[in-house]
Amino acid sequence: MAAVTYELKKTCKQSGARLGTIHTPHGSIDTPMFMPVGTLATVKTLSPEELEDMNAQIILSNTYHLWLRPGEDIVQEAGGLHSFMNWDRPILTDSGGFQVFSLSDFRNIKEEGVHFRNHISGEKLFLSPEKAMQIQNALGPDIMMALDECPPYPAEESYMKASVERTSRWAERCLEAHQNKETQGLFGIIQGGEYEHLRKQSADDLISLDFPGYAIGGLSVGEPKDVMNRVLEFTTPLLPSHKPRYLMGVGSADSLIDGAIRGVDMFDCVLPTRIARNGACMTNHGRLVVRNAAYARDFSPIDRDCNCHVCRNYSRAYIRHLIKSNETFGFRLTSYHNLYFLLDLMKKVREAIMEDRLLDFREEFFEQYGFNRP
Ligand SMILES: CN(C)CCSCc1cc(N)cc2c(=O)[nH]c(N)nc12
Repeated sequence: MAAVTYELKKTCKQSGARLGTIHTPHGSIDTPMFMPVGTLATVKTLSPEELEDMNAQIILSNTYHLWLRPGEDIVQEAGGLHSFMNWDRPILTDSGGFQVFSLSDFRNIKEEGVHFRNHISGEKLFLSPEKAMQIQNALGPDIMMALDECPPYPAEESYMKASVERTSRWAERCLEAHQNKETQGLFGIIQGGEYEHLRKQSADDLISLDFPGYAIGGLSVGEPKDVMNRVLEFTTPLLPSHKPRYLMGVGSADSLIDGAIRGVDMFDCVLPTRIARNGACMTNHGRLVVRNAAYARDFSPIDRDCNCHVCRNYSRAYIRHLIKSNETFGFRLTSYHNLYFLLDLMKKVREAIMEDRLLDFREEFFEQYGFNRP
């Protein structure tokens, strides 16, 4: 019995969107859905109980960071990530490749793997497909990601082709190194940049390896949104409709809706908690920078159309005061609200797909949020 399976429930008549359920050893997940990011085994400033209260179905953590600190051996001795962080719902871990390319100031990519420098201690390290699988097997997430190279944007076509072919060979080595097939599912990651024929080559290579799910990598790396949407338009149809599709690193409200319309089922991004720590909030009427002086005497909620615990109990003036005073509780309130906002948005997206009106929902939301404003 495969550890991770997908049940396609409905395809939207208005678009490429679909409703489904991903079944994992730690529970089922209704899609399309957003995954809060808990890089160091915590979704920054929030407790597992608060994440459950806001109906977070699954959270994401990170192989690279946990390998360096505290070390996958300590997490394994704790009984795995679920026990270590007291989260009993599904967990997905990224493979670490992206962080090596984005965090390490020295890296040398070879066929056998990536040589790089630990961004904390400076010591030289080596990450291979086999090592990435050994770490993820020790951490124990329900869904693991194959080790890939996420090339910088833009990248020469010749470089991208060689990178795609190496990522496909690495994916095969990850499959061969996969130990706990009954308790952990392994997803492949499609690369290829904005080159349609390379996306097809990457998809064909990985589909032939029959992963239980597929991620679209190499996006949300600085490209314009119309480039991301164009790449999605020709990439998601290449992927099997009976398996989940995960768009990595994407989390603004407009991108989530546009990704769902193009057939994406899973999203993750640090955006909601990262901007929260800068005192910025996502609302149904656009972004609100609550630390601004304009809100010093504004006793209304962050978002009058939000039903979250924060919007029902705290004012902009109070939250602004906490943020300006660098009070941790202020960051907790903005983080809670932003994650609730995106999780609630995905619930509205699922409802709109059920009613075959996702494109209408997009127009209404974009108008209210101000995305259409020139
Ligand atoms: C914020 N993080 C916790 C998420 C991890 S980084 C996720 C992530 C983001 C983006 N944009 C692209 C890629 C990609 O192409 N490959 C991999 N492995 N991860 C990626």
